Amino acid sequence: MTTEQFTFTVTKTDGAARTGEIRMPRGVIRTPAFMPVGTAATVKAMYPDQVKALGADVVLGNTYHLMLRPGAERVARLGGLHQFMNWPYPILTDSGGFQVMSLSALRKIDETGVTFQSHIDGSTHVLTPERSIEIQGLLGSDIQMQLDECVKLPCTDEVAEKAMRLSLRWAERCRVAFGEQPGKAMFGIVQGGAVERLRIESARELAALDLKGYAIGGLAVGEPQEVMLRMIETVEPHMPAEKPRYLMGVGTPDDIVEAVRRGVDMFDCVMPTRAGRHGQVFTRHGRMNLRNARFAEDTSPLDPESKCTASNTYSRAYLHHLVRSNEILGMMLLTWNNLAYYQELMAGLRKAIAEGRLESYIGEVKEGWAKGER
Ligand SMILES: CNc1nc2cc(C(=O)NN)ccc2[nH]1
Repeated sequence: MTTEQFTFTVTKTDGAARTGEIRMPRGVIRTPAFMPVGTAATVKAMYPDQVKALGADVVLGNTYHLMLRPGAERVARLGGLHQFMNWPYPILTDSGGFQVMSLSALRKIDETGVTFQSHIDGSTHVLTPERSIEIQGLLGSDIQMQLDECVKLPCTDEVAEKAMRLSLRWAERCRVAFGEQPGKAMFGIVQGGAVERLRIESARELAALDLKGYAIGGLAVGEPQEVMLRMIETVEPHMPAEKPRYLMGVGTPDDIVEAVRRGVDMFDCVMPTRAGRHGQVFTRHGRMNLRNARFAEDTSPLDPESKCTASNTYSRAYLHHLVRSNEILGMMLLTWNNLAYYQELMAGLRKAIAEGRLESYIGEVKEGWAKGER
């Protein structure tokens, strides 16, 4: 095992946008990358080899869910997450912090960590920076995220500042707890709400810790898109250009395109999978909700130009029927279509950047979405 087991190489740039490769023992992540969300050790309604076949190089696992059920120690006893869910490729796990704030009955947050009650059975749990890294290690995670405090927006500057500074102290504790794990990485998370000076301070303090990669957290939490984009523009110059940038929880195809333009390399979002389960589809011609009665006798496929069977074979009428009937196959086919489109978009972005024609590609995709949504 050489120490150089986790590398990131920027291969091409086009303005602030870049293509790159993260190389690690379990595989290569081509960036810009979209990570399908595999919350409870499954990308819902998908087979792992189907997810891989669409071009996903890495999936996300949620620490909060897995620590509660089946439990981190149990996953470790069963050989780790890769073996457990039959996904031998890279896995990024979040720290649990965001979901404690958004899902659990949060009991307390202090210097030590967060104390919360499980949304499943009400049992009390404590998540400290050290325990979060320990859990992610037990899961066998390849890219582990620091524990941080993610504030909801809008919030006062004071609230944002307090959470950002706590997150910086927790980043240091996570770095110590993570230690040296060749072939694995721990990413810091830039916080600071919608306050530019706080975002810059967070980015610069984290850069000094010389971590393997950096996330931009605390966005897509209710703020308008232009605020999110302004925060990305604010922090980007203060984030090491030679390290991956990961925008957490983002987003729609338009969010992703605008963030790639501004130098973001990695994304995760429940949008394509969750929306698919609720009848909403993403295509090159924009979004459609298959519950809508206008599709009841529409014999055309979702997208004949797509290579994905779910998109080019089944009629909208049939998909409408499945969705209205709440049939499992409806969730499967629409999830499949959505992830296929997201991965096709990422591949198109990577190709356009590599060929120095990102701006014209963005113009093309936006025109396609606009046409379809008329
Ligand atoms: C859907 N929006 C959204 N924002 C997120 C922010 C974080 C974060 O800051 N974690 N530390 C995680 C997941 C998110 N999902």
